[in-house]
Amino acid sequence: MNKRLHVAVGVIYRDGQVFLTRRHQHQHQGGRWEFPGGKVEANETVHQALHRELMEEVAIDVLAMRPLLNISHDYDDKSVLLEVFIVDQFGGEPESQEGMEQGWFALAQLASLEFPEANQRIIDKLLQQAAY
Ligand SMILES: Nc1nc2c([nH]c(=O)n2[C@H]2C[C@H](O)[C@@H](COP(=O)(O)OP(=O)(O)OP(=O)(O)O)O2)c(=O)[nH]1
Ligand SMILES: [Mg+2]
Repeated sequence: MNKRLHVAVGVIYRDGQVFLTRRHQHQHQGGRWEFPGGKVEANETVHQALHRELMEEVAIDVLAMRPLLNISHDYDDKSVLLEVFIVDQFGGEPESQEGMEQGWFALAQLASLEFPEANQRIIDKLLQQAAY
């Protein structure tokens, strides 16, 4: 197995909704919905990576992030460590810079969308938190 990929993931949150993009077919886990984010590069922290990725992918300026959870997951073809943050303060309006399908979804809608397997724990945690 290759080295575990370290990935910074942002749950962009506003008024009970989260912003999602749909991975391009040719990508790993193609066609599935995702929380924007990407690989942490060798010379940066996970915070720097999230800030950079959300600017590159959806053109927002992250003003605050707080940790939600970390997920270590082994796909058949790849192993990932997702560090997931809630981003509820940001500048600008998210808009895919990579021509992906995108949208704001209420938490209750998430159960009906197709995500990468590793994401189930993110969804569970968001729903748990919303219950309080
Ligand atoms: N961004 C993101 N990646 C996820 C999620 N769930 C999940 O399993 N992944 C996996 C899929 C990929 O193998 C990896 C993230 O890769 P990525 O394709 O976003 O990385 P990147 O933005 O740096 O893209 P690139 O350099 O390959 O174009 O993490 C998720 O919710 N969001
Ligand atoms: Mg990405």
